[in-house]
Amino acid sequence: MKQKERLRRTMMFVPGNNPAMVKDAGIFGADSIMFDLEDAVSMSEKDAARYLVYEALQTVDYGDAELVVRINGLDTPYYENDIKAMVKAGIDVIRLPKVESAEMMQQLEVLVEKAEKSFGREVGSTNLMAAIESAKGVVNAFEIATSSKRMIGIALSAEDYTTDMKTHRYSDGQELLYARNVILHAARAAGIAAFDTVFTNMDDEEGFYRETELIHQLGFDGKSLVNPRQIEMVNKVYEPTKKEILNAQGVIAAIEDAKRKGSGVISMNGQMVDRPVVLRAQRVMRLAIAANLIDEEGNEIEE
Ligand SMILES: CC(=O)SCCNC(=O)CCNC(=O)[C@H](O)C(C)(C)COP(=O)(O)OP(=O)(O)OC[C@H]1O[C@@H](n2cnc3c(N)ncnc32)[C@H](O)[C@@H]1OP(=O)(O)O
Ligand SMILES: O=C([O-])CC(=O)C(=O)O
Ligand SMILES: [Mg+2]
Repeated sequence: MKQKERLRRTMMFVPGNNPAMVKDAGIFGADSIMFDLEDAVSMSEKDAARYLVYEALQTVDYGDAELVVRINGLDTPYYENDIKAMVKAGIDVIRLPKVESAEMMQQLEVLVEKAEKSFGREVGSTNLMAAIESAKGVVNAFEIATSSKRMIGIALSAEDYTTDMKTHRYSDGQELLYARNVILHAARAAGIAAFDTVFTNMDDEEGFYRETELIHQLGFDGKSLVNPRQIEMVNKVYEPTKKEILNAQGVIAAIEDAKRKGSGVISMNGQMVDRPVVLRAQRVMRLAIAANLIDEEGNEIEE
């Protein structure tokens, strides 16, 4: 069977020093669980958090979720121990915070490869991603996105970014428009995923929906989250609707019919259908299959 496309709509931060949250993080259905060793953990708890996450990775079953760790930055005394422990535990992805250049990712990659060799992990098995949290990071987004074959994505981190830009976050998100577009273009040009930033006001559901609809419209793969309640809201925005699935099936059937008749373009309900329309329809189908809405044959899956 063909491998399903990995969905990366929801990447949930879990404070690495909170045993209850670390233990239960798998029950909420996030596509990716991101254990945090960085800013959610105080200096005095850095070693305890690393140990807790290491133990959890050995003992807790997180199902199909992709397991990510946000390690401490390269300007701290913690990152080398973080890398060793997380590679030893077999983490899927290491997210480096506050990345400003390709060299920073390459410095990380050297240490990851060394750790893979010393702990008997397959070389290349640990994926990497970068969080972009400053003007310099945004300016260098494409070189960061293409810094290593291990890169699976880049993320905007708007709390630190707006601080660096001498502004703060507004409800309309105008202050993030440039960074979002640059990061998205860098990720798409590099063929990797683009993640939007956290939304931290848990009481503003309407604001959360507005932001998620915007980043979905722009083309982001998904979003970093801080709370399990946000997962369902993101999935609702990202899930292809029945109408979109039916339309995609119609497009694919129409173009196959056209091809049989020797043409690459056809009209469907007054709408021109050609290659880019077909590629988009195929993506809707892949997302619907990955989200278990339909099976490989295109039949609806009952809940
Ligand atoms: C700028 C940055 O760097 S952001 C990244 C770093 N920040 C973080 O990692 C913060 C992660 N999030 C949290 O700690 C919390 O969600 C808070 C502080 C934002 C809100 O906390 P609460 O108001 O207690 O959340 P809420 O009432 O919705 O919690 C409901 C349940 O979900 C659990 N939960 C909440 N957030 C998380 C999480 N991120 N991961 C796992 N479980 C969580 C709670 O433990 C609680 O479980 P329980 O019902 O068994 O007691
Ligand atoms: O990665 C994120 O969205 C959270 C974060 O560190 C920031 O916003 O500075
Ligand atoms: Mg940050």
